[in-house]
Amino acid sequence: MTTFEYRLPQERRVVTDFPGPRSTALAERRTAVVGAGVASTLPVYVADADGGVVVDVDGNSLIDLGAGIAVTTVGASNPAVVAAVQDQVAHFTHTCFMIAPYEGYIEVAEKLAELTPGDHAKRSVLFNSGAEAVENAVKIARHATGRDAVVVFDHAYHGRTNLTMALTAKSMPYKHGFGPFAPEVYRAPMSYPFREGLNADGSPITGEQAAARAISIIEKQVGASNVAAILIEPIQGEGGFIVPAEGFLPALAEWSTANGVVFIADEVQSGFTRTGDWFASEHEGVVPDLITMAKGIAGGMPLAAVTGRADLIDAVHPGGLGGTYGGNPVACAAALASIDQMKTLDLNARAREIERTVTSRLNALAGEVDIIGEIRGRGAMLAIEMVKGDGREPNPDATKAVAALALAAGVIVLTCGTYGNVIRLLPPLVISDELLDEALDILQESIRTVAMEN
Ligand SMILES: Cc1ncc(COP(=O)(O)O)c(CNCCCC(=O)O)c1O
Repeated sequence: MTTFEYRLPQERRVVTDFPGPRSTALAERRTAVVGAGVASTLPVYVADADGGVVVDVDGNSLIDLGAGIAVTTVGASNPAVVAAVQDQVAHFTHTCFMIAPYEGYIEVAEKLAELTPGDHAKRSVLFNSGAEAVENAVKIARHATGRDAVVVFDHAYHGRTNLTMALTAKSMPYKHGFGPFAPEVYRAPMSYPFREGLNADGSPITGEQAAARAISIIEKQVGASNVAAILIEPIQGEGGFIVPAEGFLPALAEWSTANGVVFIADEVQSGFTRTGDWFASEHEGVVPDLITMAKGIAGGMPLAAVTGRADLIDAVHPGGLGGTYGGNPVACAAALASIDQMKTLDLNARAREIERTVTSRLNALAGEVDIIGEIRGRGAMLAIEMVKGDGREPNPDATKAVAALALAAGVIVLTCGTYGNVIRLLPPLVISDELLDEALDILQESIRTVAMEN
């Protein structure tokens, strides 16, 4: 039993319709001044957040199973993070590390060298968003190898900039209408066990077989000597919380090393205790050449990073990497406090506790209803793939309906997936056991209700 301290009451409290009157008024103001292209999942506007709850402007207290898309791992107002931010911001908000550097940036880089997989010499460069980190990891790989091609995978998500859109798989809403996209990006098949076929003897396609399939395509259609980097999420996020079969990632990493290809793990969503390890790559002992990070790194403050082999990163000429805000001092202070909280609270162990609680309850539910195709994921990065018909056909309507019922009952549930049919669970790791259990009660009832209507 894990206990945490909270500032707000950790309770589900529904006092108005969704949206309530104040949220409705804010929505009207928003329409007049905010671009319609920025969509929001929730119809409510936030007034406060702490631990496992988000409180809206009408006084509703919602249980948060989204953590702002895997960001507020330590909570949205963790007192240690708040104190660190207040102290730093009172000294200086910004000097630009490329102009007037400061210790906080170095301290974050020291932590990343310590925490990321591998005991080799490492370097880090800090940025502001996951997409910016991915862009720069590709820059570093291309610069170090002198090659152009980047290999990514089906169902991948890497960002919304021009290059990261090219790297991302799903067209709508991320890419549609925004082309032309950056060249020299090639897509290989992913290991997606739930949707893989079977071998002729009926046995499942192994991770090694899936890797051999991808490698064959890379070698035939791109040419190993033309590939600067393989870029992959160890657990795919927006594409549907796809956990590749054991052996897939190690085989790709080994091939990359054998062919002078930079192996980049995009851990923006899976990093920083989210999956029960500091980084998801650790699960199979994979040591990436470069790792991209963001989201959970800094308790909600915008910070991202590329960490990896010193020989690759230091090959870039001085001034070749940077940006005005990269490694902002306030964000660095938040990151140091957030990482310290992850250690102090042993959030890797907490993530594994959450996995045990959630998967035991959802696997039992899967036996009751016919709209759950698979429960998967690791730590507190868990997913329910929703199906219909033959038990494989994606069921996006049921997915939306479950999330809507959960919200109406005061529980924030996010969805994802290439087919829009995946419910994902990303609670803050500081959520209490009681609140998590209550959220799971609501989620289970929502799924049962939708199953009866299907
Ligand atoms: C693996 C992985 N790499 C890169 C990114 C991009 O990170 P940014 O900080 O959103 O740029 C993500 C961001 N995922 C959430 C995107 C939400 C949305 O924009 O609709 C990711 O998950």
